[in-house]
Amino acid sequence: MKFRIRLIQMDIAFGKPEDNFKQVEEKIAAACKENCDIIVLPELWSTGYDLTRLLAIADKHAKSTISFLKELALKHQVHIVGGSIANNKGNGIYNSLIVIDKSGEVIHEYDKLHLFQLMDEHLYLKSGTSSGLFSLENSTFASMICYDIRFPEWIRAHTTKGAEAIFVVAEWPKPRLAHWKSLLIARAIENQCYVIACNRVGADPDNIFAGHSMVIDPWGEIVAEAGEIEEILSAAIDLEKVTEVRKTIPIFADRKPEYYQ
Ligand SMILES: O=C(O)CCC(=O)C(=O)O
Repeated sequence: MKFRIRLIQMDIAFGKPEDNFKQVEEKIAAACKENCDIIVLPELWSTGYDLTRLLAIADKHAKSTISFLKELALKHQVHIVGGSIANNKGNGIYNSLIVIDKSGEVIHEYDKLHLFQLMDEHLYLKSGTSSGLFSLENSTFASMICYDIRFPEWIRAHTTKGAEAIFVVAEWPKPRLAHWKSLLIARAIENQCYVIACNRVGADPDNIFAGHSMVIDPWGEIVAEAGEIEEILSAAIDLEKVTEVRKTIPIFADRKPEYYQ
């Protein structure tokens, strides 16, 4: 199965959901000028890390985000890996990734599991309990949010259940750009899967962000990589390549999980 993918590497207006909705609408329209199957947005694209104001600006039960992305998915006939948003579920605010297919259905929701203490996430957000696994056009994918890529066992829990490509949405800071690249490439090689990683650019009051959104193939080769300014990154993936690499070096058959605990 082949997919044409566009990653929306964007700056985010700090704490201004309306401005960000507007720019996402324009950027998705621009990305869809040429045929594409899947759009990917970055982490917390509607609010940024305006954590102290989240109670006021988080989307209640993701309702506005879902109706906004649904409309765009239908209009452009495209699947949307809707980055993540601050989602007020009543019992707390979650960092939720939502996937909407081109018929406008919400097919997946994943709440970030690992909260990043260095950026105070644990003080304002609740940790999720859901799986990142989802199915789209009969293919199996996984969704991850930013810090999650530092937990290889979490990603492995998804590739052992069949994930052939992993979507990573992020607000990864520039001082750790080298970690971003190395971790993404390592996750692709060790899981023999595509890694499709969409980061933001620009700055907020506390951080400068790295950009360098990337698509990496199951052999660990970089298929496409963005720079450090706003960009719509295009890449094509072919899941047949996952099958080939997994046949060449059959790590899933060779695992000895009984010794790993
Ligand atoms: O792990 C890192 O260095 C960055 C993680 C991060 O920025 C996040 O999870 O939002």
